[in-house]
Amino acid sequence: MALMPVDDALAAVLAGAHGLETEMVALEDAHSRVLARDLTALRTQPPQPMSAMDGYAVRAADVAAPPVTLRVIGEIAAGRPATTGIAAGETLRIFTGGVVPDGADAVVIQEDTVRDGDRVTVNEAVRPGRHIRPAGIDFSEGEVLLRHGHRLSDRDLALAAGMNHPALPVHRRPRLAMLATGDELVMPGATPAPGQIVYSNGYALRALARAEGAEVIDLGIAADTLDATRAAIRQARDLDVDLLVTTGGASAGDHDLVKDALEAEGTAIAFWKIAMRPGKPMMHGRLGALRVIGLPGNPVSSYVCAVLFMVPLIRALSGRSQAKHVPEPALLGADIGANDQRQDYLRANLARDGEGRQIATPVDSQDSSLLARMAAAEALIVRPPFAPAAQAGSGCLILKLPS
Ligand SMILES: Nc1nc2c(c(=O)[nH]1)N[C@H]1C(S)=C(S)[C@@H](COP(=O)(O)OP(=O)(O)OC[C@H]3O[C@@H](n4cnc5c(N)ncnc54)[C@H](O)[C@@H]3O)O[C@H]1N2
Ligand code: MOO
Repeated sequence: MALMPVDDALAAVLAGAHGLETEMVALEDAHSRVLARDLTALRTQPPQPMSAMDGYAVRAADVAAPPVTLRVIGEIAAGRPATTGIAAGETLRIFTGGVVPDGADAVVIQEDTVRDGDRVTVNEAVRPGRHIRPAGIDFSEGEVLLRHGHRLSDRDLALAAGMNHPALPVHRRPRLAMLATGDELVMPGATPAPGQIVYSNGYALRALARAEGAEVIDLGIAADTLDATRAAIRQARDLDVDLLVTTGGASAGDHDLVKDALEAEGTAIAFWKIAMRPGKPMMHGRLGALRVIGLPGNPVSSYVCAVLFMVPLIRALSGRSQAKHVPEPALLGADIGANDQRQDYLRANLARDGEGRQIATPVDSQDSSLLARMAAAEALIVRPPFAPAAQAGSGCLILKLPS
């Protein structure tokens, strides 16, 4: 099979991937969930004109030539509107959040007044509208303020509450099973025998998937046999998850069994091998309704492929309107050589130059096994196939990595 261009591979991974079923969740539990419908304000905010300050509700015309003494005819606290309005020469004591009474068109702050019993002397003029928040200045009933496909931020929850929604319609979280392969892997904390290494990939991948909103089930490490790999794939299928992500066993060696095992279980492989570095041996397919992403085993390759393919797929299944990454412009911090036929994703550090422009400098080694360089990197510089050599200071595109 020929190497597939990255964009074609992403299109294959995202084909038919849409937001999963809609469920209602309490507002308290809706952070980071994705709205399944447009959200309309159920009320107008503020519902009536309200005072922005503690002071006196006045007719601006009455206090145009201060000092002016007015008669205080009552008091308005937040939540307790006045039963009467004010006439010429009158005022109502008002507090922040109090409903502005009929007849008043401004609020004088208390610092500009002197109170004496039921009289108050106003020492500063105010223009009409001063310190009054008009009804609907925030939003009006019927207004769509949050859109379908939007991932809810902390501020969005406050807005939805203000719109008077106690619960929100969101897409179900994608369910993802993760399977590692490799007889050489031992768990962190164990003492590796000669030739063994510590399992690391899954920790980054599961955290990444969860941060994007997936529910993750860890299927552990399958032994490097066809039977064990097939059994683990069946387990994922029977768990009724939306997505199976495997790591390792993706390339061409005698112990790389993932593709054979997937096919033996009936998976239709959409592609195997992409024109990218790192991550060439990545594969993708479908086992019935189950989507499968087969990541390479090298830690950097698995992570970069997960960022580029697993993340957009989780976003699409979560119903997010923006599933694909949008690269940002930056300037190169070092000279880089010409690229070959594989789209390159160089691990890079970010800095700002004196004019505030973003500078991306590749880390000193791009080997796809290097965990320390990957952890230190803040972005990927995207180098298209056959890009010519480029000098420090020239433009490039980057994808920021999660912090
Ligand atoms: N003849 C060829 N050899 C290789 C090719 C090729 O095209 N032809 N591709 C190379 C590329 S590129 C990559 S990337 C790797 C991918 O290999 P696999 O997906 O088969 O992965 P493994 O062989 O299982 O492991 C590679 C490497 O990564 C370590 N590993 C695996 N899983 C984990 C884990 N969960 N945590 C930490 N480290 C892990 C594993 O021990 C190996 O060192 O293939 C090249 N070879
Ligand atoms: O693609 Mo592999 O990821 O070059 O090491």
